[in-house]
Order: sequence, then structure tokens, then C-alpha cells
Amino acid sequence: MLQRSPVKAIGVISGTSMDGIDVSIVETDGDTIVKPGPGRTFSYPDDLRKRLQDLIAEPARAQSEPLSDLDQEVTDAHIAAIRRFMAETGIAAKDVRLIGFHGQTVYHRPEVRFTRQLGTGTRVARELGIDTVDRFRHADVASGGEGAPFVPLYHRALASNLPQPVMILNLGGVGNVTYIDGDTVIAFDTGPASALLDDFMLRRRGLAYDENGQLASSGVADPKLVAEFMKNPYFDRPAPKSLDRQDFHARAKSVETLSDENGAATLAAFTIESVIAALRHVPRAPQRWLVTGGGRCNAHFMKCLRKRLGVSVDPVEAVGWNGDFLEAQAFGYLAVRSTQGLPLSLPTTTGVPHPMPGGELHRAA
Ligand SMILES: Nc1ncnc2c1ncn2[C@@H]1O[C@H](COP(=O)(O)OP(=O)(O)OP(=O)(O)O)[C@@H](O)[C@H]1O
Ligand SMILES: CC(=O)N[C@H]1[C@@H]2OC[C@@H](O2)[C@@H](O)[C@@H]1O[C@H](C)C(=O)O
Repeated sequence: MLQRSPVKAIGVISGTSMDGIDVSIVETDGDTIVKPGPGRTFSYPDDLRKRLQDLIAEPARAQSEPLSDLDQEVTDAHIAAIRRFMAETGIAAKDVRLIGFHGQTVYHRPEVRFTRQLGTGTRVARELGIDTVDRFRHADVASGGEGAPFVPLYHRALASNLPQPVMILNLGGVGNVTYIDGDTVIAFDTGPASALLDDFMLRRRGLAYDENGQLASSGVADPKLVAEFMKNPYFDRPAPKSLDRQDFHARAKSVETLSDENGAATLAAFTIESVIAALRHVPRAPQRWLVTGGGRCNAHFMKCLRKRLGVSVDPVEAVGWNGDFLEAQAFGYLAVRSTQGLPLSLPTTTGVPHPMPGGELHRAA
């Protein structure tokens, strides 16, 4: 196979929590060489974040309205974030071969072959003068794949030197796992990670999240409600499978009768049980779990996971990765793979019929 030399690619994503735009850089050949660089997170302007949150709470709008103003503002916010990232890290545009621009997911319905990310790569390429890849998930979904998760091939590249099998758990708004054992890479969304708890905190306490899991750890989970939530057929559905951020919200409303402490404890327990249910869908129970995403900062989540799994559970920093920027780096890595025509997803990661290339390249000039 043709040996490709590594190039520098910036990756940029705003995750389902909408807590900010993550920007990072990776030097990679699109295959086994991956050298992650620094990362930064930049907040959305408050009013834009609020409008995006309102939008995802109204799926009919998110699915069908043109949303061209919002698309433009999301694009502008990403362009500003990339500019600031380059200024703060001293990275010059001429040294960056590609930008992997994920955009903001506002609606994800793979069962009807539809996924929507706001943000337009053509403008990013033109304004920053750097070739840009966007629409990573579209070819996957169009071919009947889940369109998510997409980070697993990056996890595989990073984990190549670790003892296996190993499980990488991303606790963002939605949770997802990547099981890696040699050539076997199995990935799927596990359930709600912080989304339900975040929304509960906002309703009850006017806070964005439960800092360090303090509120949840001070309450007692309602086992009946957790068992009820776990009856959702999603957890027995074989992988691959993916979720929309809002998928469990209607059912989870039943915590409203509980106190703040017990409601938070119950939602946290649901998140933990949904992660445990992931073991139903992998061939062997990994002896090591590495946790990424903001949820790894939730001490209550980490404590409960260690207790329930009974194996080593560490933040990804334990193996030298940066859990705040894996997703951004992954889209830099995937942008490079995209321009090389390499697969971005596999039958075992998203359910595509065959290893699937994807992404759309927009030239700077
Ligand atoms: N110190 C902390 N204590 C508790 N929870 C935290 C802490 N820091 C971050 N979080 C949680 O992590 C969430 C953000 O995680 P992350 O940035 O990984 O999500 P995301 O990338 O937007 O989501 P997704 O991976 O679903 O797209 C916050 O909404 C919050 O719930
Ligand atoms: C459609 C979409 O944006 N999904 C996100 C979301 O957030 C976590 C989980 O659900 C995962 O499936 C995905 O994000 C990461 C970046 C991924 O594709 O791997």
C-alpha cells in the first residue's frame, strides 16, 4: 500500500451538550500514525446556545425548517473558534492541510436515513483558506448505517499499543462505547450519559450540570424507576445502534415527583445501568475501561462505574490522551481519511453494509 506522509489536520466539533466548540489538531497519515496536539474549547454566544437548545427540544423544526440563519451563525462561531485556536496556539494556516468540520448535530434519525448537522464547510474553507471536509455522517446514514458513533476508528488508532480487549467509554450528552480487540472494533451508543441529568439540573437548580456529581451522590436512587427506564428495548437491541440526545427524555419525566437529590441520583443510576448494559453486546468483558468526555469529571459516575464493573476504570488521561479533545481530534483524523478514500465507519461500528468512506471536501480556492 502507498505510504502516506503525516499531515496536520484541525478537527472541530460542538457535541450534543452544546457546552462549547472543541478545536484540536492531529498530525496523522490517516492510518496508524496519530500525534494529537493541543486543544481549546470556546463557548457559543449565549443567545445562540439558547436558540440551539430550544431547537433540539422541538424535533419537528430541527428536522424540516431550513434554519439558514442558524446555520450561518453556527458556521461563524466555528470559524471564530478555529481562528482563536490558531492564534492562541501559534499554528499558522499554511501548516494545516485540512479542517475536519463536524458541525452541530440538531437531529439524528438513522432509521429514516436522516441526520442533520448545522454548519457549512464551503464557508469555512473559503474564509480560513484551508481545505475543509464536512458532512461526515451522511454517506453512512444514506447507506442504512447508524451514522454514529464516528470516533471509534480514531480510538482504534490511539489504542493500538494498549492491552486488549479494552473499552473506551465516552460520557458526553449521549454515551457511547468502543470495544477494541485487535481487528475487532465494536461501537454503539449506550444511552443517556449527562443529557438527562444536565436538563434536570437546569430545571431544578438553574445549573448547567451536576458539578462532580455532588447532588446525585447526596441522594438515593429509586430502584423501581431505574428498572422501569431500563425496560426500554434499546438496551437489548444488538449493536450497532445510535441515539438522538432527546431519546429518553419523555420517559425520564417521571423523576419529577422526586426531590432534587433523589431525582439526580436516579438519573445518574440510569446512566450507569445503561453503560453496564453495553456488556450484553461485546464478546468478552474488558478488564480495562477508559473514560472520556465531560462525564469522566463526574466523580459520582466514576465511583459507581468502578463499583458496578469491578475492573479498572480510569479517565483516558491515565494513558496520556486528552479526554476533552478526542472527538475534535477524531474529526481531524477522519478528514484525512476522507480525502484518501479510506473508510470512516465499519459494519461493526455503525452497521453500514461495507466499510464506508464519506465526508465532502471543500477546497479553499
Ligand atoms: N466537573 C464536572 N462534573 C460533572 N459533570 C461534568 C463536569 N464537567 C463536564 N461535565 C459533564 O460533561 C458534559 C459535557 O461533556 P462533553 O463535552 O463530553 O459532551 P459533548 O461532547 O457535548 O456530548 P456528545 O459526546 O454527546 O456529543 C456536561 O454537559 C456535563 O454534564
Ligand atoms: C449524531 C451525533 O452527533 N451523535 C453524537 C452524540 O454524542 C455522543 C454520541 O451521540 C455519538 O454517537 C456522537 O458523537 C461522537 C462524536 C461520535 O460520533 O463518535
